[in-house]
Amino acid sequence: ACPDGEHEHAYERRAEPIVHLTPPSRPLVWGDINIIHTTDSHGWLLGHQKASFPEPSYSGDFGDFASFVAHMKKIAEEKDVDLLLVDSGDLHDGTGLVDGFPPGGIDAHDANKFFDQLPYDVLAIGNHELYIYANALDMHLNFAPKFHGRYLSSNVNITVAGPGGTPVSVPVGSRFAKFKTRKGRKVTSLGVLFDFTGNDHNTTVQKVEDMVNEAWFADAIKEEPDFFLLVGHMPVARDKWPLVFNAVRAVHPTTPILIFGGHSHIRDCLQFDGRSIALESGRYMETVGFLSVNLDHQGSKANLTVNRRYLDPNRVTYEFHSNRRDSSFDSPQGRKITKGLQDLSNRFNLDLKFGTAPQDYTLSRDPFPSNGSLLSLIVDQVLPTALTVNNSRANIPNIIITNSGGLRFDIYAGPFTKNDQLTASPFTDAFQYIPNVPLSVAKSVLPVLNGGGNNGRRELSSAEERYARGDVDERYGNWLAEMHERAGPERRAAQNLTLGYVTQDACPGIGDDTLHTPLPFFPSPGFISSTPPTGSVDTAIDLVFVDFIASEVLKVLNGLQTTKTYTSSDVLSYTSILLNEVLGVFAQVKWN
Ligand SMILES: Nc1ccn([C@@H]2O[C@H](COP(=O)(O)O)[C@@H](O)[C@H]2O)c(=O)n1
Repeated sequence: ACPDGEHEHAYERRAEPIVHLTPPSRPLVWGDINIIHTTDSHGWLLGHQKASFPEPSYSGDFGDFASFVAHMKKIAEEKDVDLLLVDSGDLHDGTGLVDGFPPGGIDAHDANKFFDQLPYDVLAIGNHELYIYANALDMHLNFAPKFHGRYLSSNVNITVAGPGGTPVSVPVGSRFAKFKTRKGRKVTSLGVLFDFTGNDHNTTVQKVEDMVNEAWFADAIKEEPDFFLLVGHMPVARDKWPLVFNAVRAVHPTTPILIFGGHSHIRDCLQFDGRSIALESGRYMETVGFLSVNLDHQGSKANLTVNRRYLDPNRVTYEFHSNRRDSSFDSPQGRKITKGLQDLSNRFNLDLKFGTAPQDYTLSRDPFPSNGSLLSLIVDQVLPTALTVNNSRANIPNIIITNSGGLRFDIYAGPFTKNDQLTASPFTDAFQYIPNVPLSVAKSVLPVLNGGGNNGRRELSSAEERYARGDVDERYGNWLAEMHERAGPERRAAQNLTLGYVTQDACPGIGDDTLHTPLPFFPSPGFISSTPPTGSVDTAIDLVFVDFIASEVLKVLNGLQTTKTYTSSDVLSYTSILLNEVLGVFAQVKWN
């Protein structure tokens, strides 16, 4: 195995990798009902392509995944059991395949076409489908119809022009689906989104507690199926699945309920009762979930036999579980998808090189602040360089603030391409500023945003508000921290395992399919800023920030002082360079 942190530049992705990948620890346990689960894929359909671990463990692309699903379908037929495929949303925002479209295009429109080439049984909408109206509309008009009623948005509507141009609010996809499996089992399915509040105008997210009181909901769950398949973009723990679960249980005390969640980017599993199971399968195509259940007779009160597994999506995993060799693994459809993805990457010019990154920069494997921290690189070097290019305000002292959640993935040493830029920073967030803010006030904004400062009021941006706007960094970070602490430096050194996720969840047995040693973890604040300039307390400076956090910045400013009431009319555009461009600009200047 490649030692932790060591680079193996000879790594080749398509054939049997030169880097040795640890095979799965044991065969899958099949049941009567088997379900393969993807969630929070965020455009990672080309697989992870870097040579340092853990990346090679996630190197399978969507074509490889399609071949795997095809072989698993065949095995299911041979075993005469059901195999379903489900997805819990967040197809947008995260790689060049979705965000690297040329001007005039729509985010994820082209990459999403690969989803309908796989036999998905049910898909649910995610919050990232809703930040921009045009993306939600594309899902409504072009994506949902491909799935013939199985793209579910139980509590999410979009407003479109109805008859005569009158605006009407309609589900983005369908509210629920009822269908039969290959073996003739009756399924009732929902697709639920957590109580998201960061959605664009003309989209609506109904609170989960209101959804379960709708007449359509009561009608949809009335008839008893063989099992309920609840798919949704909502973490399986510490969110509102119990409301949906209890509403179904109130009508059907013993019917099996299978839940597939997402959003918090973690591997997780729990059981609300002995005849149900809830699985969450990570993020970024770093995990493919597998769940099997043995069904008993209607009305049985016995605990169900359930098995769950978190697979590392790579060809070694896929070949192991589908009993194939490298030479017999690729299906024609799989090859076609891989080729289509590479063509799309070429069309979007994703290999365009901006420079050469001198070292790795990580989001949580290095302390913040530090030389290896991507967040430090951004605030100390990237933003001060990129935002002042051709900017008439370059000579005016400033403080630049951004939310850490705008940065999404590590940078690895070596060629830094358009795709790397968009994986690290996918959002088209604009930079704005408020001029003439007294230095003493501007300096206090960051600590208050991070919940540490005392502005004489309740914390302005509570953890709940941030969570409702989609922020799950804290949950994902806590998960990484917990596995990091559990391992400890000695145990990590003693194990000759590659870096990866080491999951401890609330379901029976071990969930991880391949054994790893946990990634090091260092926490970081929710908001970060450039180093404040020196000067007297009343030095007038530019307070620069990304538009995604503008309303929070205004609230904080107004809590910090009473001399002026700041409103959106004080907020001006700072530069035409967007957040998803700053790394490319910086790399061209400094990494060439
Ligand atoms: N324009 C945007 C949109 C989102 N963010 C960040 O993403 C977080 C939500 O992403 P999940 O995958 O966790 O749903 C959100 O809280 C922001 O941190 C952004 O920065 N700009």
